[in-house]
Amino acid sequence: MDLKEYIADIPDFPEPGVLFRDVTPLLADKDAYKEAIRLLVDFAKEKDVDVIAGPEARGFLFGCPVATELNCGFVPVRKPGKLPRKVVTKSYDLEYGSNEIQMHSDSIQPGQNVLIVDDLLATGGTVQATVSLIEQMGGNVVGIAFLIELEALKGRKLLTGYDVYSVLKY
Ligand SMILES: O=P(O)(O)OC[C@H]1O[C@H](OP(=O)(O)OP(=O)(O)O)[C@H](O)[C@@H]1O
Ligand SMILES: Nc1ncnc2[nH]cnc12
Repeated sequence: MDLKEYIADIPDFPEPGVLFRDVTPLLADKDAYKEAIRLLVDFAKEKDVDVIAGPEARGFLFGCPVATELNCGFVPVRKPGKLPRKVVTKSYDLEYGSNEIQMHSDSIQPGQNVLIVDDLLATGGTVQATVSLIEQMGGNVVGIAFLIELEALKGRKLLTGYDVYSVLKY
């Protein structure tokens, strides 16, 4: 099955010059969604994963099903002001704008093996910030998996030394 048929291309969203890769048609199709999760799980099951971390919001849509398939937990990486307890915070740049992400400061235990799952790798800023928070808490990043990689934006360059997998490359 060609999963690219389930990604909608939206020019100039959310701002002029950005070609937005919309995963909502894939999520809406039970077979395409299942196949996407199966491919992410195939990568993940080769790792000794204790917990999956996924950035808000679209990272939840792919990270949580992979976590239940792997029989491990899920830790949310959230936009500022959403988590109720003590947090660790990191700033990062996006293809459009900049932001901060937060994790609960006790969400990763020292020595835990963490797999990061997100829908899309663009500049790499979100995932680089996520790696930084996980390592600050003493976690080992054993892999990073995306549904989509936008190769022209060279996000992989920020992730040198990590095992990075993407299902679909553009
Ligand atoms: O590689 P980068 O340049 O960091 O970009 C990729 C990130 O951008 C998008 O999230 P966004 O912050 O738009 O949030 P959303 O999932 O809540 O829509 C996407 O889901 C990735 O997390
Ligand atoms: N081009 C893009 N399409 C969808 N999500 C994105 N996040 C960052 N860049 C994106």
